[in-house]
Amino acid sequence: MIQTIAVLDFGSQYTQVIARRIRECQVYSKIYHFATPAETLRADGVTGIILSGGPGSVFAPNAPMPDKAIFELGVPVLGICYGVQLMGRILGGKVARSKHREYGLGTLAIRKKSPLLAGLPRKLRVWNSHGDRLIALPPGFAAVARTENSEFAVVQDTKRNFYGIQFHPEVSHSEHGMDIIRNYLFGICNTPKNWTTADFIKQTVAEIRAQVGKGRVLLALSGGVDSSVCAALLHKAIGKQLTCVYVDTGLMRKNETQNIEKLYAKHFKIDLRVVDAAQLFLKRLKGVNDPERKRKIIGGAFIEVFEKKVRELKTREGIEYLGQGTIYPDVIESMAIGGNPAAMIKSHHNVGGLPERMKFKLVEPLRQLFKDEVRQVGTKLGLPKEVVWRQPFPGPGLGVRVVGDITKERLDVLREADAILQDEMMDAGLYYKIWQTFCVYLPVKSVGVIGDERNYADVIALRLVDSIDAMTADWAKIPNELLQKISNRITNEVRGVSRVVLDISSKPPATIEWE
Ligand SMILES: Nc1ncnc2c1ncn2[C@@H]1O[C@H](COP(=O)(O)OP(=O)(O)OP(=O)(O)O)[C@@H](O)[C@H]1O
Ligand SMILES: O=c1[nH]c(=O)c2[nH+]cn([C@@H]3O[C@H](COP(=O)(O)O)[C@@H](O)[C@H]3O)c2[nH]1
Ligand SMILES: NC(=O)CC[C@H](N)C(=O)O
Ligand SMILES: [Mg+2]
Repeated sequence: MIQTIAVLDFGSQYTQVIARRIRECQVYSKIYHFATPAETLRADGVTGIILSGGPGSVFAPNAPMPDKAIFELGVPVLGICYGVQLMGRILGGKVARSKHREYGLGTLAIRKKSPLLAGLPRKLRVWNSHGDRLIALPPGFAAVARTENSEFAVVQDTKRNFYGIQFHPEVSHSEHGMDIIRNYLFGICNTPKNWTTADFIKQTVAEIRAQVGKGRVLLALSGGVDSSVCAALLHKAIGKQLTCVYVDTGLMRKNETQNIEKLYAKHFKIDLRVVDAAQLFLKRLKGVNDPERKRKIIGGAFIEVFEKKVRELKTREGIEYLGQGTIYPDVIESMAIGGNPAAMIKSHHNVGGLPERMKFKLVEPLRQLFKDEVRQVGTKLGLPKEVVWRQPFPGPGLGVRVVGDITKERLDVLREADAILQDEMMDAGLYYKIWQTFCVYLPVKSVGVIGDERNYADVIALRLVDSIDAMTADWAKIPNELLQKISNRITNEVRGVSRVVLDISSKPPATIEWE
């Protein structure tokens, strides 16, 4: 049995972030449903419990509640935001709606010694997101630190080892947030370091084997980071039971399909089938301008291609599992905000939608990980740098990078321009340092002059962005000489371009892709 930190999930948008912070400390953790019986946690070898935040209000009639017996297990409990409000209320304190909601950065003033805050400066900038707050502490508790709006920003009962934090130590904007989590894990729970990338691989391989047995898995492989790491993991687990399908949508970059075939032949002994579906995709997209419609059509065409491939393979080989390189941000991004589809910004397409229609069982070993963690796993599995550190490339590909009508001619122009950009980024040693660098085709005619001749043609925009998780981004600053060289090469070498412009918008308010 492996010693585990349990994170009880009350629905916070940061529950997964808490889990990853614990993994960063090389400690094993597991996310549990908020109402998991205390007995289950005991049986699982839980040595510390964290109660996550959540959108609910502790005094709402159907507020999510934990099994109260978790406070009698004798293991330390840390409540974060909704978690501390819950703990306060259950153990005999009082919570109320506060007049001043506290959102964003605040200053934490530490007033009392606490093992949770050991080694920290007396003042910290911390990130808040709450409307309710504790107004009276339960018996046995003391206030340790306050913020502008909350007397009880950090509270503790050191006898019983119960701790509560009103702000969010798990988000990167909270100063020393990692130190607080480290203090909890090692100073309070006395957890051993028992979780590394190698452990993740070992356990995941075992889980895949247990799930799949002698079955066969079909993996949608784009050659991108996520699906490649997924392929390597699956291959390690089930070897010949894995078949990978790469779809050439006609919306891929220059030489992408050939490069991926070559790369895979060289580095992997994986059964890879390439499907050329360019005709189908381009036919469906003909005359379509609206970005969301493009995305829907591309998603639909993916499903069609897979269904066909599965029918072909199934009769002979009996595929029953679908593998996907889904990672955690995919899960979040494709969720409509607050369950309201109108609040969705754009529909990110993965092969999603497939499983339901195709009655497949899903294998998604990377579902809980963030991109940088996926890259660590890939590195540990021995994948080459050009796979692990590739820039992300969206499923809809150049389809969302040609603004307006998508035609073969426009795609070809974009492919040439984009190849020049990537070439120059590689040459300058910047390709792996910047989150994404790509070209966008703008169907805007402008006048140029080449060899004394009028050149009335379209525009290419350069989109270069720095980001950590694609949720927010800023335009990347690269040397002017390099910009000049890229611009020069594109206007000189690519027919059908009269002008190159630079996109200097951050996200928000812009998004990374143009459509
Ligand atoms: N052309 C394609 N052929 C087959 N599967 C694809 C294709 N494009 C996308 N997919 C599937 O959709 C999933 C999501 O795509 P996404 O671009 O987010 O991930 P990725 O391509 O694996 O990695 P990266 O984020 O580095 O591009 C992939 O993991 C893969 O399973
Ligand atoms: O797999 C994907 N399917 C999609 O439909 C999709 N749309 C955008 N992206 C990528 O997601 C990140 C954020 O992009 P946006 O700021 O444009 O929403 C950026 O990294 C984008 O490249 C996608 N990835
Ligand atoms: N982030 C949270 O956990 C918020 C808790 C609770 N919903 C509040 O508004 O106070
Ligand atoms: Mg991709």
